[in-house]
Amino acid sequence: MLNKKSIDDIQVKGKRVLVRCDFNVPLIDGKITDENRLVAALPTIQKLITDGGRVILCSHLGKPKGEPVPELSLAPVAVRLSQLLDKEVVFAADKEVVGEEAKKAVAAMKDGDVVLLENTRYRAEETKNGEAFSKELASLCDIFVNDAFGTAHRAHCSNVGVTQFVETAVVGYLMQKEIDFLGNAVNNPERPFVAILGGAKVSSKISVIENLLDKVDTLIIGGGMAYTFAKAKGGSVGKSLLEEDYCEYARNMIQKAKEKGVNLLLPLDNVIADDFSNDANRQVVKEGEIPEGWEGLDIGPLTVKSFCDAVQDARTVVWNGPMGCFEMPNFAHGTEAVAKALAQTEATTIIGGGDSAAAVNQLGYGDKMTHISTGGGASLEFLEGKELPGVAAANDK
Ligand SMILES: Nc1ncnc2c1ncn2[C@@H]1O[C@H](COP(=O)(O)OP(=O)(O)O)[C@@H](O)[C@H]1O
Ligand SMILES: O=C(OP(=O)(O)O)[C@H](O)COP(=O)(O)O
Repeated sequence: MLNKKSIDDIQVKGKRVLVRCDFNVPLIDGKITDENRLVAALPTIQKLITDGGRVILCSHLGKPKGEPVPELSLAPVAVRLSQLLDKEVVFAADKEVVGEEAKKAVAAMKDGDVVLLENTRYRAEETKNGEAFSKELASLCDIFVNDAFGTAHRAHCSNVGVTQFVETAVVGYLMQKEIDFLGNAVNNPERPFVAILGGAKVSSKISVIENLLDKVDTLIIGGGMAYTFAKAKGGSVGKSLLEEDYCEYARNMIQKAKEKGVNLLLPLDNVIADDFSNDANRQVVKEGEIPEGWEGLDIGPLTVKSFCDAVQDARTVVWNGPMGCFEMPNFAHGTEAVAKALAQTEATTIIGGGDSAAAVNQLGYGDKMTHISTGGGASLEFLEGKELPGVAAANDK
């Protein structure tokens, strides 16, 4: 059980409550393509409304790098949240995030009202956990609630720094549920325990591998993660996603897997394209044989079979990161095949990550999974036993 105070341990009536959510949702042309993270945040928000709190929501969206990037505004999230809550969510469209417009919106709040601040990463200090912005956020509230499990592995102003300047800092229901579920599922997992890694955030996730090798029976690596391994094995990867600096690490992990008797499965073949586009020319080539000017955008048929066979008899599967660029139909087959294979197993299946959850939901397998975590990197770091800064910063029970 999580040994942190939660919203059940505090009184919020008449209080300004700043709630850090993870509304980092996939957007295409300003449209939210998966609202798993919005829906997951509702229980906490509804509880605070019912208890008469003045609910000030904040989140990041994408990586605007300290600039007010219009395409990464949280405006569409405010509209959708109003619909989901069936209640007006006032959007403080303030490029300073906590500028005059935001302060005015908060000052006008009555008990049970909801305001959403603009993308916290419009401010450069956010990702640096700077004191000034942390203090600005804290100045808006009497109580801080962290319900952003998906961002809990980050130490930023809006989930860690802010707690230095607010006496009461507790966790919300989503944070509690994720930690309790993931903790139970992997502290003593039914075996065989299989982990599947993919996606595009290679550098921030590849370091998880070492710790997972101490926990799993099989580790499957696909998606953008795999090309660093192919290169490390001396293969050619063309212009595929690659973290050259991690090739040595990848070689060490291949060796470590052998020493630990972990079954490490890497792609045998890839669907490659001559352009990052659904209409690009494409072909299937063996692993490590990607010509210059081409890039791997999905796992190939031999790999699909290898990966799906490997999950057949699993009893616990954790999956973070799509197997390919599933947003493009011509490169969605690998992700779809793995999602279908998981849906057909008897295993405890845990899907982690914004895009992984989106892929599984869009492919229609969402309700077949045991748990769809709202955190990719966060669930991986939790699974490898790391303390999540966003959780550690909350008040102990
Ligand atoms: N081979 C690949 N090349 C480039 N991008 C890829 C590849 N495979 C998957 N991706 C991209 O990975 C992204 C998701 O990665 P990530 O954010 O790590 O997943 P999650 O949000 O589930 O943690 C998707 O947008 C997908 O298009
Ligand atoms: O989407 C997220 O992480 P994930 O892709 O690992 O699930 C979180 O919202 C954190 O976002 P970040 O990786 O831009 O810090």
